[in-house]
Amino acid sequence: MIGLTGGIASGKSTVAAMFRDLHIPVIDADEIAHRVTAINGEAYKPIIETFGRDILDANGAIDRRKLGAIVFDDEQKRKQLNAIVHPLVRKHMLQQKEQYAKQGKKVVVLDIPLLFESKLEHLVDRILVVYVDEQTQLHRLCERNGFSAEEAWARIKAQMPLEEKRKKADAVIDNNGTIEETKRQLHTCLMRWGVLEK
Ligand SMILES: CC(C)(COP(=O)(O)OP(=O)(O)OC[C@H]1O[C@@H](n2cnc3c(N)ncnc32)[C@H](O)[C@@H]1O)[C@@H](O)C(=O)NCCC(=O)NCCS
Ligand SMILES: Nc1ncnc2c1ncn2[C@@H]1O[C@H](COP(=O)(O)OP(=O)(O)OP(=O)(O)O)[C@@H](O)[C@H]1O
Repeated sequence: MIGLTGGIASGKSTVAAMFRDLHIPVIDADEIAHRVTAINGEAYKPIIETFGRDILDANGAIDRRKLGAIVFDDEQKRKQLNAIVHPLVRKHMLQQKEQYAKQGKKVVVLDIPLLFESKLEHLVDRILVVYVDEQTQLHRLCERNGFSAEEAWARIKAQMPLEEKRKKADAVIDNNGTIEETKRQLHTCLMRWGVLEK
């Protein structure tokens, strides 16, 4: 199990796509979190019970921007949301892991932004951190999500600093450069780990 982590908008999904191109399966914690918070998802009702119906959009779905504005501005509220969503994410991640094991997959990637924050290091054998400097992170996050600098900072500050995460990694991919440079670093790392042949 390779734990793929980093900060918000540091490039985890970009690297996850490179793993998929190599036919290495990826379990995506964000995708599971989106699924369980959708209408009829397991976390939908508990979230409304905790945060009220004001966080819903006209279709009755959770308005992610509204809920984001609440939880990234208030650590207590974020902890309440985490307490609802994270156990469900963990359950589904482990189920997917079991399925891949049954299929005989030798290498599986767990793409999980909060691997260190949630103390889930024990779930994986190697940890790969996708690193960018804060200015690049801020810029890419604002561009991708249409956030103001203030909205982007609130999200970056809700996570362990990337400088700390890179120190805890078994390998670091510096994603400040081009996608091609990132791909080269990934392939070098996977050859070193014996996942790819030279
Ligand atoms: C607050 C929500 C609705 C905002 O939705 P939004 O579409 O804007 O963001 P999305 O879910 O796509 O997450 C984007 C990134 O934000 C960061 N992030 C999300 N939740 C958190 C959190 N609780 N703490 C710190 N960072 C977080 C992650 O880096 C993630 O990759 C949503 O992030 C959420 O439900 N969060 C709680 C679940 C969670 O922790 N998910 C991430 C890891 S499983
Ligand atoms: N090397 C790169 N050069 C230019 N843009 C990049 C590079 N890597 C990623 N990006 C862009 O930066 C943004 C963030 O990348 P990505 O979505 O892969 O990050 P992420 O870590 O998965 O984010 P999140 O934590 O929010 O899920 C995306 O818009 C992506 O296209």
